[in-house]
Amino acid sequence: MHPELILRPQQMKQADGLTVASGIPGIELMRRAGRAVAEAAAKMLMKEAHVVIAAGPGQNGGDGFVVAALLAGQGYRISLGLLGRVEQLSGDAVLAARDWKGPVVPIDSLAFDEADLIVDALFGTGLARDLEGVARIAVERMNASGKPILAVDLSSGIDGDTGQVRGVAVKANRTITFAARKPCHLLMPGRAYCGDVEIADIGIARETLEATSGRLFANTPSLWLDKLPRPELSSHKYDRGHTLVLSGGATRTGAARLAARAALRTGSGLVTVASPPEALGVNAAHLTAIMLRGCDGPEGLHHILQDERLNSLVLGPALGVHSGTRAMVAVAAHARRSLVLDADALTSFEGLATEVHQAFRHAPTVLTPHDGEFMRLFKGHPDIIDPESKIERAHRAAAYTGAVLVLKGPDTVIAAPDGRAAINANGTPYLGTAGSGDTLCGIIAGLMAQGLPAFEAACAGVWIHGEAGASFGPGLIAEDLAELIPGVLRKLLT
Ligand SMILES: NC(=O)C1=CN([C@@H]2O[C@H](COP(=O)(O)OP(=O)(O)OC[C@H]3O[C@@H](n4cnc5c(N)ncnc54)[C@H](O)[C@@H]3O)[C@@H](O)[C@H]2O)[C@@H](O)CC1
Ligand SMILES: [K+]
Repeated sequence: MHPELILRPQQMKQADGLTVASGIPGIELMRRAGRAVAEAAAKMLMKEAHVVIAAGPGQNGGDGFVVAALLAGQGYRISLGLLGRVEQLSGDAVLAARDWKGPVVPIDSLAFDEADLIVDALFGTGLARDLEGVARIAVERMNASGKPILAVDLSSGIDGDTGQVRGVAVKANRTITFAARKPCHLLMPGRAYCGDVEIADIGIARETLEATSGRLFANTPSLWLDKLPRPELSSHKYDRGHTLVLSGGATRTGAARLAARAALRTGSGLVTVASPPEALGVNAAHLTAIMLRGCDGPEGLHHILQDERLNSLVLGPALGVHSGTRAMVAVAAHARRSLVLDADALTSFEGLATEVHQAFRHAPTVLTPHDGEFMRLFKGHPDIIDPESKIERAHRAAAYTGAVLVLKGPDTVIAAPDGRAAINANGTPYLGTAGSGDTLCGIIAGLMAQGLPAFEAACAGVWIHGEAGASFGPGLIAEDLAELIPGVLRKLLT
């Protein structure tokens, strides 16, 4: 099973170029692209329906002309409006425009409210600036019409690389993209603007896509399923790792137990909560299968980690924002175990990112900040926090720290220091609930305890967490999540 490749706009352009160089003419690729869109449109339409096509000045507009000619040939009523003039078209769009025998009207004279379907072929991967003037008005009129919209390649106005809105963007119901999804189909808000996305094969070879993709993937099970632990008949709990979760003080113990239970449900053979002495009582009152040990600060942690069998750690949830937490992180990093750092373990380094520069390169480490934690941690590092692309931000942070970055959100990005990255899209807004992140830490640590490498554990963890949340829906609380993990694992493993 191939993992699903994602191509950034520049990479797609390169893949198109290589394909043309290999002997398939550009106009042939454009005709195939247009045919795929026309087929999708026909499935959405009654006979003799009215299709209004908004064509842009570049090759995305060229695709629009192909769609117009094909649908007209099938008896649909077509109105085609162009942004700019036919004489200004260039490249393959010139050839595509010649195939269209009907009238070309200025885009501002199109009656979008009279359409049964709007085809948005204004801009694709070549969008270079914010939409203004006539283009902006056209998009606003399309959106205001309330008619179904089918986008060619991506919603016009969305930046293909970052998924950000450039001024204004088409709210498409459906998008047909070519050869591979682009980041904007998974990153927010682009994902919401593109609607349901379908990938059409236009004959660009898998090898060409692999050679140009820069190892960016959609986070689907094909990326990590073969590495997911499957216990052997002869294996016992000691073969399945031992996760240690650090607990906060007496009134802040729940987060650690959520993480611990998730690690156990994910298959970690043993799980121990390491608790400050004053919180031992409250932790003991709530733990059964999970073990408990006293742990007094960084020295206590150092002492516990003399036991080599503790191979995976979770540090951060409810530990407190202070130098003691930083010292614990230093002890954990020094111990070279698999490590998941979240919440207070990250925020304790606010403005002190230089202290974690390359700190995690010696052992599998996963950092799981949401945007706020990310900004705090890398405050004063514009090279890391400023790029518009979430993928780029995660990449740079991973390269800087030597850890795998899980930059959380509705479009979580997972990036490894070696350049691999994945975008997750199976989450649900219901996961935005207290303790949800603690559970995610536990799942990732539980997978690393069983031997999954950090990047695969982070990707699998994020996906399993998303799937568990989506399977429950409304009313989800963090306590439910660990109990939903077995159902997700069962589907993956059987
Ligand atoms: N061989 C290829 O490269 C193929 C390309 N295809 C299509 O080609 C598209 C990419 O084509 P292009 O690179 O020409 O890019 P686009 O068609 O997305 O847009 C570029 C054009 O829009 C103008 N433009 C950019 N931003 C603007 C703004 N804010 N306001 C007004 N004008 C703006 C540019 O000056 C240029 O004329 C893809 O999205 C896809 O639809 C497909 O036909 C498949 C094959
Ligand atoms: K488009």
